Amino acid sequence: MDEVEPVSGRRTAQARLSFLTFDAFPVGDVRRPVLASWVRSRRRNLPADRIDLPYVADPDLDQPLARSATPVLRRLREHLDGQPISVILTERNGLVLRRLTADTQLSRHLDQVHLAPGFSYSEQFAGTNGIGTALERGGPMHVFGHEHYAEDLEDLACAGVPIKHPVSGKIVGAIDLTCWRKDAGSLLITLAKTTADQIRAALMSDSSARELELLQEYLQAGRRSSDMVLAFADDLLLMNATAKQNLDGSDQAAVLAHATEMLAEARAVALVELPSGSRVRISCRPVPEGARATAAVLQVTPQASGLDLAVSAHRPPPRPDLPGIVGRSGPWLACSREVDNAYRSGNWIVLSGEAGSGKLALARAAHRQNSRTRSLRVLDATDAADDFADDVEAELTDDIVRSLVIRHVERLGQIRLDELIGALYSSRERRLSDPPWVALTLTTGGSNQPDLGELLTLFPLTVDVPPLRHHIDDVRELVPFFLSQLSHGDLSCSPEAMQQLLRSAWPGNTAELRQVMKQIVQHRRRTGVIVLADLPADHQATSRRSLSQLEALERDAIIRSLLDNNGNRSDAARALGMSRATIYRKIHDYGIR
Ligand SMILES: Nc1ncnc2c1ncn2[C@@H]1O[C@H](COP(=O)(O)OP(=O)(O)OP(=O)(O)O)[C@@H](O)[C@H]1O
Repeated sequence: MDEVEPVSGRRTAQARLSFLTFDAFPVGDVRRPVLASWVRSRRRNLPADRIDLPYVADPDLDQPLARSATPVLRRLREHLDGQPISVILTERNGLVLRRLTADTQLSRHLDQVHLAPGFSYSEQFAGTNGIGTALERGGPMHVFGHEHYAEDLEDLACAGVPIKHPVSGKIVGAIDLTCWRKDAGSLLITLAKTTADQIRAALMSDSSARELELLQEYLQAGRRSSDMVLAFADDLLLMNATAKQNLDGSDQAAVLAHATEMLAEARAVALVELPSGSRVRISCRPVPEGARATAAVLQVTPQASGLDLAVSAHRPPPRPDLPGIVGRSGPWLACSREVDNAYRSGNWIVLSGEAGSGKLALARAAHRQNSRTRSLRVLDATDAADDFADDVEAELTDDIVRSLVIRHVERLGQIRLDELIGALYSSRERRLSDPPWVALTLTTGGSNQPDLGELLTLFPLTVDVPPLRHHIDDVRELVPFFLSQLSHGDLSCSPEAMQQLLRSAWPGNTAELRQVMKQIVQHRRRTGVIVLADLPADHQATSRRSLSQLEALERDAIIRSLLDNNGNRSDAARALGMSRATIYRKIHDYGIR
């Protein structure tokens, strides 16, 4: 939709005026994403006749995005060679980090409208604009002349594209190209997209190098000491077996919270008491040394007597956070807390993850935890009929409904998706005083991944539900939980069978585990102890050892890189910063086919 050529400037100018004075205007005179953004800007009570933006004096340029993007931006400016186009890099909150302009007249104008380093062009401050609106929608956006909400921007055209981190997939910033309205053309957005891709590639190679350094430091620290050793970066957490055995989810979270503070304050050592009651000494070494690092290697040493930790291993397990949900591993607890917090604060969310990973189960549990008297409804977008949006609206305007889950939104075609957006907007307006909670589930990994850009403007938070192999320890709790559901508590699992279940990769996730338990109960054994021979053949066959969390992450990174590089092993190895020999060995070790 954002690719569509803008309607004539005169008609858009007239429509904007009518919109601001609450008069009617022909709907076709404004592109839909622009209109949606005007509505948001008006709801935020932004002034249309002036620009009033927050300012920070020294935006942080010593951060991965700015470092990786700078050479790309310089090259682009050289290519633009004196043309009146400005290249702008922002953080994910719209704060302008860099602006490169070769034209003095344009530069002067951008200073006047504060499109300069230190100012935030987030939509919540600047109204409809290429940077803020692209970030708000999570996709490319160009905004021409009178489509801007603030009249000071009417002489400009901006093409903004969010930059997604190549590993985490999260938006880390935006690139924007701005020129005079009269010079604008559709190539602007193409160039912005190419630049965003180049920055992404630069982030990838820089972050592979950084992560490799972290991994080396972590392995060295582990070799030197028998203590608990952890390493963390933005989206990465590594820990040795001692840390895994001795720190439960809450203690891990506490250690990481302390370490983040220590990094920020450049403190090397801290003595802290963990939620379990254990007292530990944390020593924190930033990687790379000395810089304003966001990654570090931690060594955690028990204080007082070693008994503290032995005792903590036997204390009662922490209460599961949500009813009907089991699993106490760090990634699972963090995710279920995020869902629960979103419910409590009324934020609509997208639950994104592989098939069967527990997205619906989490949404149901958050509802059960927080609403005892009112209903939860679940609609499935699979084979949505013509009246799907009507069904959504009917549920949302029914007072008894407190929560609605719409499953499998990835299966909606563009038309149904547009109708759904309309239904969500209109029902939200109609229940302003008592808004229901809405969660979408998005199953990743299939071939059909639609552009949900505009839908996501209604859902400020996306929670990534981890695949089971990333919280494999939870199998120990899930198995007895499913067995008690399915066999009424008369069946348990032998240690050998459990070891085997812990070794499986579970491509179908928790749903597959439940299905395997169901098969056993129905066809093998209703009471007694499950032994190896009771497991289905494909879960008996593997002779591989169980993978640690780090190994599972590494295996997934290799698979992703192979897919991204059409199966070419040399390219996949290069993208990961590995040698060819290493990737061949790992492909063999992990049994990747
Ligand atoms: N942590 C958990 N504790 C207990 N049961 C779980 C847990 N996670 C998932 N389940 C169960 O596993 C099964 C699959 O979960 P669910 O239906 O929520 O997956 P999903 O991610 O929504 O799947 P899909 O992507 O196929 O829609 C369900 O029976 C659910 O109750």
